[in-house]
Amino acid sequence: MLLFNTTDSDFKEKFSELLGRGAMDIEQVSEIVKNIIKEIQSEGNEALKRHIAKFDRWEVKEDSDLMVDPRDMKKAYDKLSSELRDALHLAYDRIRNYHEKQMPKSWIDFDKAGNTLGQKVTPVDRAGLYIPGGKAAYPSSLLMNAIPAIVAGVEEIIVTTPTPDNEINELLLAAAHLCGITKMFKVGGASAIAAMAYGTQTIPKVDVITGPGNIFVATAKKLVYGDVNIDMIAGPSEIGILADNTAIPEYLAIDLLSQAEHDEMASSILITPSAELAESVRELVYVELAKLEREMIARKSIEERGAIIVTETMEEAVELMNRIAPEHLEVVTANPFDLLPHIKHAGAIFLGSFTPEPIGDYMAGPNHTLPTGGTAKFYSPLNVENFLKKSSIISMSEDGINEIGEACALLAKTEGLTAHEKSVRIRLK
Ligand SMILES: NC(=O)c1ccc[n+]([C@@H]2O[C@H](COP(=O)([O-])OP(=O)(O)OC[C@H]3O[C@@H](n4cnc5c(N)ncnc54)[C@H](O)[C@@H]3O)[C@@H](O)[C@H]2O)c1
Ligand SMILES: N[C@H](CO)Cc1c[nH]c[nH+]1
Ligand SMILES: [Zn+2]
Repeated sequence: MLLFNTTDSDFKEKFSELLGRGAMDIEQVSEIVKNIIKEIQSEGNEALKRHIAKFDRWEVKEDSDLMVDPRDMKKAYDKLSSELRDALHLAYDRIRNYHEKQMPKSWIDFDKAGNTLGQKVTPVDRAGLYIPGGKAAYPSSLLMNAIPAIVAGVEEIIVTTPTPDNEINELLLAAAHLCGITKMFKVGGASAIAAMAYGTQTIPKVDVITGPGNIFVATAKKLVYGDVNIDMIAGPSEIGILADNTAIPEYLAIDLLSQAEHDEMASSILITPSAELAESVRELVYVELAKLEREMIARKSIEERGAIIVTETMEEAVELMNRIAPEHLEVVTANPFDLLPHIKHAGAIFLGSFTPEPIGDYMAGPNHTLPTGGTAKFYSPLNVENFLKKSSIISMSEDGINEIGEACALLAKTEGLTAHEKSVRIRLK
């Protein structure tokens, strides 16, 4: 794990290398992903079957093998232990409550001239949720993607998820049942994204694709954007931590590892003005690493993408973190809320020593599908608006058009659009 200081003579180079990593990776996988998308577009299910055999190691004999039987979802739900069922319901309820607060309303205004102006909010007809499943299954991501779509009122929700060795996770099936999902397809990676973007014989084309995934998934979403809407680029997980010397190093070490264990390409960065804290966290990261079930993945991620930066001041630390714009940002300082006004870019901000990032992954309520690779500078967390669009409502009265019609016709005339001008003028008294 890299540990460096902002006063090092080569700090600028080291920091820009850290920032550039995600972008370089996306460049490299683009070619592979472009080919996968082309094959799905031209061959549909036949290409899907080849990709599943290659990446998920099982043979799709018939098109119907691609579909999960909803009865298996119910069976899995019925078999849950009461503890697990309660945990799933607690997460569902908390996520639902949070997302219900996000629902924008349609509105209509009437003015004195009798004009009506407004905005009508409508859900998309069909949403496609990508639920990752290559290295681990993500029932929590199913809740995080399905619930905002349900709250938004989407009529048809489809799910794609990879099933390595044709094995499907029981909790994922149970979560799907809880969310009322009936259309789930066993395909992952760029193939799943292309299938939902363009449609195949079995998988319907959708209006919006949401959901997180590895670099192949994130790159595919970027490439199909425009032919279909997407939520954001939600790629390999990231954690940034801003901490001062009041932080407990054991907490920070395990929090850094919480994201490293997702993916070899995950990134974990601590920035602190305390050199002492930096040293102890680095030591503890290696101690904890050796105890993890997914040690190999986490070790690669920490060694290749983990970093601890020691700054002169906390202001400098915040400034560097804003440049990184991490997916998750923990602020573990004496008064974390004091720093909040200075934090500009992060997918989700976790404040205080009792707010570990994983509480947001499963239970807190806000969405865990978040922008990565610096895209938190312009993307927001997944939310109900990703499943909605707005139409403007305009109705002019006769008095209303007479009041503003001349000005409108003048602008149209000046643009040289005489049919526009006449369309308005013809209605004026
Ligand atoms: N940003 C977020 O909001 C968020 C949330 C949850 C998870 N995640 C991330 O989701 C990811 C899950 O990754 P995963 O791999 O476990 O599952 P995944 O479902 O994202 O990817 C598995 C699929 O990747 C494809 N693939 C694998 N190797 C390939 C190759 N060499 N060439 C082409 N395609 C290939 C295959 O189709 C495979 O089915 C992790 O990176 C995790 O950090 C991000
Ligand atoms: N931390 C992930 C988002 O980067 C979400 C997740 C799901 N399960 C565990 N973690
Ligand atoms: Zn996580």
